[in-house]
Amino acid sequence: MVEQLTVELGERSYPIVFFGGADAGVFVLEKIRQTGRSVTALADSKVWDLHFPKNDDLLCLKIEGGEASKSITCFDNACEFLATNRIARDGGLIAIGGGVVGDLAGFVAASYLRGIDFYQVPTTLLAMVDSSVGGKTGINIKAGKNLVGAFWQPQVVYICTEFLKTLPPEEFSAGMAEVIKYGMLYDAKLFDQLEALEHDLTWDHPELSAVVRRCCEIKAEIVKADEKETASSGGRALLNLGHTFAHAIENVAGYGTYLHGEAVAIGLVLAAKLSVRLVEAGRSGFAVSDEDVIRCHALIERYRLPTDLRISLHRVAGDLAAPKLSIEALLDAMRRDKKVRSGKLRFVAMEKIGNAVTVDDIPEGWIRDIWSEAGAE
Ligand SMILES: NC(=O)c1ccc[n+]([C@@H]2O[C@H](COP(=O)([O-])OP(=O)(O)OC[C@H]3O[C@@H](n4cnc5c(N)ncnc54)[C@H](O)[C@@H]3O)[C@@H](O)[C@H]2O)c1
Ligand SMILES: O=C(O)C(=O)C[C@@H](O)[C@H](O)[C@H](O)COP(=O)(O)O
Ligand SMILES: [Zn+2]
Repeated sequence: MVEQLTVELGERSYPIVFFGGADAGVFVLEKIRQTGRSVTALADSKVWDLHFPKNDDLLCLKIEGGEASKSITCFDNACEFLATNRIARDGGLIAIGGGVVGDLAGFVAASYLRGIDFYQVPTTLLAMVDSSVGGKTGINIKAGKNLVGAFWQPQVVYICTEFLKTLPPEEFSAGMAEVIKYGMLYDAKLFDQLEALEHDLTWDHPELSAVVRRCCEIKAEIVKADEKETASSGGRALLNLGHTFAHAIENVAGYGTYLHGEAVAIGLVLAAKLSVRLVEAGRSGFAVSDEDVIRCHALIERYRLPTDLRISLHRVAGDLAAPKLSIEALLDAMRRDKKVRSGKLRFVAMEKIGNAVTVDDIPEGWIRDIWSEAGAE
């Protein structure tokens, strides 16, 4: 079974190919080789060992999954690897793994020889529904998440949910945070559908493929309208719902302390609370109720994701407490967010479930209160 969806971006348009069946690794390499191009891979080492044939002679640099690999050191190693192996401008780079390898490989592809073609083969739920689509690539620096990178669209995205069979449950949950995000910011029907499921989504749930596809459709629609996030309001920045909070958490707690999806889960709850404050302040258009916040909270909790900073991470066994984060440090990290304009923080808030907007004029006191309620000190 092979289905396709196009990300419409003029001459940078590309297909997202959805395919099923076992041996996803073999299928995808075969498909890319059929293009006749010489290809090299940057692959998550775990995924390579689990899903790709041992005897394949594809030139491949293996990278550890996890946030620490979205670094200047890994970027440097990957560029040296391509140069040492004399990869030329007509060579293609395949990113095989989760969002970490995808973001890193995409940035390497955008930079090496001033740009070579690349292919996305996402193997986490998060990468399938979000990071492999839309062309945001990059790495983290000490000062902030994703502060260095480029917009560089892939040639093709190959999605097979069969890869998810081996994904640890906490990583599946992390991907669900971005799935829930789409419901909250764009698609109330998707949100209702997720709430109404009798059984939680898992890699082999009969509705998973349709949900993944719907998320890709939403992302493709938003990216088509505002590829490089330059709209003066709304636009691609809406995909950042919860992320002004999430990126600050990731940066201040230390990259990898919270999974990106876990930080997004907390960020979504905080963004919902911010939306209620806008209603209470009488801002026109805002109609989110306490009941809506409870619904978002419940859906996030259902996937065993954290909803505030005090809640121990579900992947941490035992009773290791969540780290204490300082409000000043969090605010400082927020001030380096890429959405800042003329020194002012820009947030994404919900007018109602399924409809988000950008807001620029949020009193700092509100954000301090929200951090404090979430357990920051
Ligand atoms: N570019 C974008 O638009 C965009 C969107 C969302 C998130 N992101 C970025 O994505 C990153 C997070 O990506 P992620 O959550 O996929 O993390 P990840 O790439 O670190 O993968 C998570 C873990 O799962 C393992 N793994 C991957 N696939 C597996 C499989 N099929 N079976 C078993 N194990 C597997 C990895 O080794 C790793 O340990 C963050 O850096 C975030 O900023 C980017
Ligand atoms: O694709 C986008 O645009 C997003 O905002 C998707 C986010 O889920 C993702 O985490 C992205 O990497 C955040 O981008 P950034 O520009 O805020 O670093
Ligand atoms: Zn994200």
